Amino acid sequence: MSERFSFDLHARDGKARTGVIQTPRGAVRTPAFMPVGTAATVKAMMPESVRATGADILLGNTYHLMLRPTAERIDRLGGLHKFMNWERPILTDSGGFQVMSLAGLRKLTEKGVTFKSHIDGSKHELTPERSMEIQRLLGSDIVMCFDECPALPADRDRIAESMRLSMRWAERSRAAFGDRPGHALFGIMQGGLEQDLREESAEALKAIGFEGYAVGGLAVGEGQEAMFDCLDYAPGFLPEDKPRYLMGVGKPDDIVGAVKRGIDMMDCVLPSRSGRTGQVFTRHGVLNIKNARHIDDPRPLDEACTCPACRNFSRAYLHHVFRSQEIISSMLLTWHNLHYFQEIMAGMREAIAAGTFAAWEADFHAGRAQGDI
Ligand SMILES: CNc1nc2cc3nc(NC)[nH]c3cc2c(=O)[nH]1
Repeated sequence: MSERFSFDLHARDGKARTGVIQTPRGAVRTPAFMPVGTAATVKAMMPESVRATGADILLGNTYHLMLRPTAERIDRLGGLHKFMNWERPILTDSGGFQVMSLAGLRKLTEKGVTFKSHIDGSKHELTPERSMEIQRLLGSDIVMCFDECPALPADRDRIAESMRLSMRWAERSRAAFGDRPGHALFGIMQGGLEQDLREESAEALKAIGFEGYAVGGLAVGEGQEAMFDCLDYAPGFLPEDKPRYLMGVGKPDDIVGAVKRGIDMMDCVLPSRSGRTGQVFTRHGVLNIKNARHIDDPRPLDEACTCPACRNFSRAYLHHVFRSQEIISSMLLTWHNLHYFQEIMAGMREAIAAGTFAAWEADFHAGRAQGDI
């Protein structure tokens, strides 16, 4: 265990990179996928099960935890790691994105955002300073700047104005974060789909200086093609020697395309949330277990998968427990999806290290082209 936060790049293959982020709570192998643990739990998963899927780090949500049970209560109980029994690294988001998508009655000013809780309607305020305090109370290892993520489509002036606000908030986040060895503060690049605004944002963030840099403002409805067009240039504006984190991504082919374009970290609710709705990701594509065609199928979800769902249960059984709304359905499908997402990450780390990423990517896409899985 290191006492400091550091990022070591081990290999590159084209723009793709593989390396390790060292933190006092453990190492994070990159490219890394972060399961989302919104309310201090990765839904339907025990912490040791999350680890068993291959996750080195998980994500916590400031918005949810500040409302319930509150950051102060988690701090009094020893911090988020102890509270949720996950002693490895945790990255917490800064709350702004979820305020804009979940809270009621929001007011945005230069100072920050005031809003009403979606839980009980109580009034709250988030500012860069308050977000840093909340994330410190939670004890997270990687803290995100407080930013504003504009909803797309938005006109260029709105995007520019929002990005420049986020850069002023990044300055305030840095100042409020203070000197915390072993902890990292990541800046968040904004600028929509405008290349010059993305470059202006990156320059502003580099002038402030962060331990890592996120590409924000994407996966907000722009579609994969527009996202990839932006990722063809945006990561390159960021420092080569620091982790690059693409927020909120994504489907398996989004993840592969992002790593191919120089992204090192990602998070997404997709594998866990879709597991609860019966959607299963496999190397041959996606299936939904609630479909009647699975009712008598004795095969596992994926013959080649080593997760508990695939080792011990048939599609027929998984169809049955999903239809019966049994709790084990969410447990098994979430575990399988998270396991598969981590398999993709492990495969890419190995391929980049071996210089065979192009072949790995071709095989990844070929495997998914099959029809009825
Ligand atoms: C915490 N700040 C912050 N979070 C985000 C979360 C996202 N989640 C998605 N798609 C699911 N896009 C995102 C963008 C941002 C973003 O620009 N900023």
